[in-house]
Amino acid sequence: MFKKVAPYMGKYKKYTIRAVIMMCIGIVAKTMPYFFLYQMISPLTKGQSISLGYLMLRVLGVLLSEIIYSFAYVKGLIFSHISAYNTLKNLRISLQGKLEKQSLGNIESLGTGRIKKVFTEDIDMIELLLAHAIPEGIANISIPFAILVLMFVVDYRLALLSLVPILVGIFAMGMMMKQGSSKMDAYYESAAVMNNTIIEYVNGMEVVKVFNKDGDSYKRFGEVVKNYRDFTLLWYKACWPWMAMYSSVLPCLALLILPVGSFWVISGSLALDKLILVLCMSFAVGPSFMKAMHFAGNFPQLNYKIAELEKLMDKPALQEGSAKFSGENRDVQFENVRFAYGEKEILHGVSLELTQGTTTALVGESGSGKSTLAKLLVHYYDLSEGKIRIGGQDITDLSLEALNNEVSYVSQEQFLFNTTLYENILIGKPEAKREEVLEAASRAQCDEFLRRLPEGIETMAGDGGKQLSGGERQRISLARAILKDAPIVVLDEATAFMDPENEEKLNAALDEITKNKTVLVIAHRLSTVKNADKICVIKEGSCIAADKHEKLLEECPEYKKFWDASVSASTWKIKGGEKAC
Ligand SMILES: Nc1ncnc2c1ncn2[C@@H]1O[C@H](COP(=O)(O)OP(=O)(O)OP(=O)(O)O)[C@@H](O)[C@H]1O
Repeated sequence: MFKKVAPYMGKYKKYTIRAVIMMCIGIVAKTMPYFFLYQMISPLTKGQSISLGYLMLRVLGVLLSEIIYSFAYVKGLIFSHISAYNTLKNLRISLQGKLEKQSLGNIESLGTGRIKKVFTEDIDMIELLLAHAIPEGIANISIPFAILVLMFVVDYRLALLSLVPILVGIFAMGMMMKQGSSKMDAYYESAAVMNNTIIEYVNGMEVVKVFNKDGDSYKRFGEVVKNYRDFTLLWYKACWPWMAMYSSVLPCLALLILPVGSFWVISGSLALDKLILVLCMSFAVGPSFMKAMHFAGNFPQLNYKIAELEKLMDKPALQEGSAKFSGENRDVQFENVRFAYGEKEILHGVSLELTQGTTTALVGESGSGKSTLAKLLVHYYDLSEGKIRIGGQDITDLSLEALNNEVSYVSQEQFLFNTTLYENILIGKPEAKREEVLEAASRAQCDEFLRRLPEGIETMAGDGGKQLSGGERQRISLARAILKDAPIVVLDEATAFMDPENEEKLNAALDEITKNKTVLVIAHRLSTVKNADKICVIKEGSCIAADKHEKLLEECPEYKKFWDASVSASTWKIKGGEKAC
């Protein structure tokens, strides 16, 4: 377990070693009062008198031991926590790095709740390992073990008696771990499902409110919460009897020593002071073992959480090269592209060429695979087969940074971070000057609504950009893309939220940012489709035709059908609008 975490400790490993040393000093100091106690009682059992000075010295020893213990324990905790929290920080940063390099498919399959749980709860649990279980566990096992050896030196029979509760305690702990482990998978799975469902429920709150509480999401929420309760109780029920057993037996090492030892003293086979010494030792050993066992009881949970963490860490990363862009131009080639979400193949060998400086539109029925094809150009996923090249260079040879510099992707629902709108636009080009950001906002037609906001461009976007309307969010994300000014632009229904007036303005802005760029656009609007340099008709994951509008109208019945349907839909919309007026 420690081995798996150790690589993330870096230079803080030495703090853990210091913590162990401090904790050992602390435990030795903690056991000393029992020896002083023995030294005070032992002469009395032999009828010897003791001086006040002798007594005071032992009392002072007890006080000093307590002070040393407190100091060493606190110092040990400081060292162990420095090491633990720095390791947690390193773990979280590495995990973030790994996630960034994974395909969206991997991330989606895990679910937001599960990922959040690993980032927070699961990694937090490692604090228990590094800050407590290792330093305190080692100290609480090794020092009592040394005292046990001393007991054997004093009287092996009493030492053997004291071993009985220890062995029973270890057996009970082992059983608790075994029984607990068999229920733990179900418990953790239910916790992960509950996390995912809670996040889904909160994200879908609007729907829940509109459709009352009869919706599937609300019912599922109730079910997963109940499941979590049931699996937790099952787990605890399996553990409780064994927990009770070791908790009651372990601290009572004197359980057998006292009656049997007293009998041996009465029968003359054991000196009274030896019994007192071993009794004092047993008081020092029991609580320490108990503490060590408590940490050991958490090991199955820790193992599980580390395994969850590893599952995320070990997910295969996207195929990513380290090359900079060195293509001859910004032509894009999709060559026999096949792609599947899980087992289901969505794209069945799509080949398509986008020429530098031209606009290519993807059209096709909903679910035909247009967005998926666009996302592959930004390398959200790895292909199952085929190649995507920019200027002749395979995108998997490029570093993600190099690819990001080449391609801007504007989807229908672009995520806004809960920071200022200015910062949200700045993501497009972090080194941009303020004037550039303002200009990009202006070109994306944001001026008018920014003027209305109390703090203008410095207004907070809200959680996921919820402070803004859909159209406003979209314009901010367009400003981001304008600022980025990448030579290849992917627009996924980028103007779906626009009202007619703004749509016109925005089209002008889009024309400007797409000028001289290689553009791949997924748009249902007739104007975009009609004016595109090339239109690719996607049907059930295959490109069945790619040409100009007029040519396709003549030669591709599928396109004609699509076009006619779009025309009649827009005519219907206009008529509907007239009626409404
Ligand atoms: N993340 C995903 N996981 C699994 N299946 C997905 C995922 N995203 C899309 N799909 C499936 O892939 C198919 C193609 O989806 P895609 O979004 O590419 O279609 P589209 O042509 O862009 O549709 P639309 O025009 O409605 O946006 C659909 O059947 C969809 O259900």
